[in-house]
Amino acid sequence: MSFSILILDNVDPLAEKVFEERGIKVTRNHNLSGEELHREIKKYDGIVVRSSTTVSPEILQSAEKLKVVGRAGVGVDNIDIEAATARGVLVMNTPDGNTVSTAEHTCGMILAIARNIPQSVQKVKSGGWDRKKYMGTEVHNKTLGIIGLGKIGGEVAKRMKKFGMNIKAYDPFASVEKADSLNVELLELDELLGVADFLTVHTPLTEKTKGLVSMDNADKLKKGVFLINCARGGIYKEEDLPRLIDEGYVAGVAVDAYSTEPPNAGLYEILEHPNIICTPHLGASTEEAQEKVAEQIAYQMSDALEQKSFKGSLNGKSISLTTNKEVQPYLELAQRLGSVAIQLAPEHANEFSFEYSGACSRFSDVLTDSILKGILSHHVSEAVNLINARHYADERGMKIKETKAGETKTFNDLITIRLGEGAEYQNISATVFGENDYRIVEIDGYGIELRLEGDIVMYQNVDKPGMLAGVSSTMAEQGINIGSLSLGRTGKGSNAITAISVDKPLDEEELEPIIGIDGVNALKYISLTNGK
Ligand SMILES: NC(=O)C1=CN([C@@H]2O[C@H](COP(=O)(O)OP(=O)(O)OC[C@H]3O[C@@H](n4cnc5c(N)ncnc54)[C@H](O)[C@@H]3O)[C@@H](O)[C@H]2O)C=CC1
Ligand SMILES: O=C(O)C(=O)COP(=O)(O)O
Repeated sequence: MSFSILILDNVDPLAEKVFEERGIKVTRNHNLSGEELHREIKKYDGIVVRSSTTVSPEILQSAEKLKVVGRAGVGVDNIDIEAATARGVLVMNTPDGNTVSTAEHTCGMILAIARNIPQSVQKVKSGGWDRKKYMGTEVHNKTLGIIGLGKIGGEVAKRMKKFGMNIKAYDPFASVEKADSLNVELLELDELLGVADFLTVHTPLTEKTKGLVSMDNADKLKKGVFLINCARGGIYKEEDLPRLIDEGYVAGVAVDAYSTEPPNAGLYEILEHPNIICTPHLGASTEEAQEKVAEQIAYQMSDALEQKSFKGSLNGKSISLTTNKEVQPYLELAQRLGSVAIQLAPEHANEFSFEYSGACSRFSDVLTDSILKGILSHHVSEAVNLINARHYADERGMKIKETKAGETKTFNDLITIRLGEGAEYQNISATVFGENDYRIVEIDGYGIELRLEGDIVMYQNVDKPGMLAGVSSTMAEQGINIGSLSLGRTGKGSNAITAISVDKPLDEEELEPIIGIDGVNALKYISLTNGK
């Protein structure tokens, strides 16, 4: 069967070469408008993009023959993976082809902002000369704070260490082994903000990383810090950057990625600030990185079209499983339980055991993928799915133990996640009633019955009169409505676990008074509304 591919954006010609060698017909068109793309996409089995083309649900609607979308790069925020999955279209990326280039660009930006290089170049080129104004600062002996110690963050750490910087990082999901091997100290976010002379971000843009630094937490920053963003626009709140500088919190900002690309008029105005330096999303723009990602994506897409391998695919297995009615409820149960487990686990937890009892143990392999998907979706840049979950778990050095138990006495099926000794909650079991009623049924030997959905507050308490009244009145005072609650205890007057589902997401300020109630311990807030 012969396939046809459309290459969009400025993808290196090596991609064409590989496709043609594989007997695949290639058309290249850099600058298609949205409307033209709507018309054109119908003709192709595959498209290759970088970050400039948005592969929206509407575009996918008109893609009658499309089988695969290839991203020659890492971030797939311009591709609607859910819509692609729903249409049975495979999405693949090249996770490490541009890591080194982006790390090098980041290091360049750190040095450029420390020494005012872009501003002083501009001055001299326009016929000026001012050595006093462009006095800089050494990076040697300064602290570099890295938020997101993944592939790029790790490479930046190695390089800036050689410049004599002390490297510290915040990444709740990085293993201590990885940090140790890079000679990087892991800190809490606020601790890092308080010590970093230079702060660089290397995370995806998620609900948790959006606006990670803004006027709201400016007083937590070490005065005169330099901010660098070569990841995604919006991790530092763009609108606040000029004020952060003008009020003395921040000395300068270096930016490569923007919330809107190219920037809109408001954003261009912000970038005019003399202490902000900027490049037009150039992190991955080197010959080497572009050759690597073009070649990798062309091989991967050719293999996928020929059904040989699905390396780099972000949604493949889930497509085939969406049609299997028997596995479906367990997959959802496993994913939700994984999401709960990671929210109950201590930071840097890296060892988990999964136990399957009853009928669901037949599907333990794919259920482990699904639990991992629930766990990893909170932390990983690329979209995690059933195909790539284990790959990411391995990459992060996660230790997974999987056991199958026989029948259970009380439930037809049971999935238990064990978080191990150090955790405040160690064993969490869940089952599915009917087709889609997912429930936690036991925590640490306490019988609990709680729907796995929405927003949940869980705590341990002394079993004495008035505890629940104290918590519910504190919630009521803050306008927090209780949807349902479940109390688990082993006997009268013993310790108890209380799980309360509330009608809206809660923030730290709302949780604080509940944590302060005498007798409430180990309070955890679990949200299954995002990234479940
Ligand atoms: N400027 C450019 O041209 C390029 C930008 N990028 C962007 O750089 C970013 C990082 O890419 P990689 O290092 O390849 O990804 P990665 O997945 O290897 O690393 C991301 C790291 O962020 C951590 N993380 C996730 N949520 C976090 C949070 N809330 N707080 C702290 N850490 C958190 C993860 O645990 C992980 O270690 C991505 O957003 C990617 O799209 C990537 C390539 C080129
Ligand atoms: O790979 C990524 O995530 C990037 O941000 C690089 O984007 P680009 O391919 O240069 O448009």
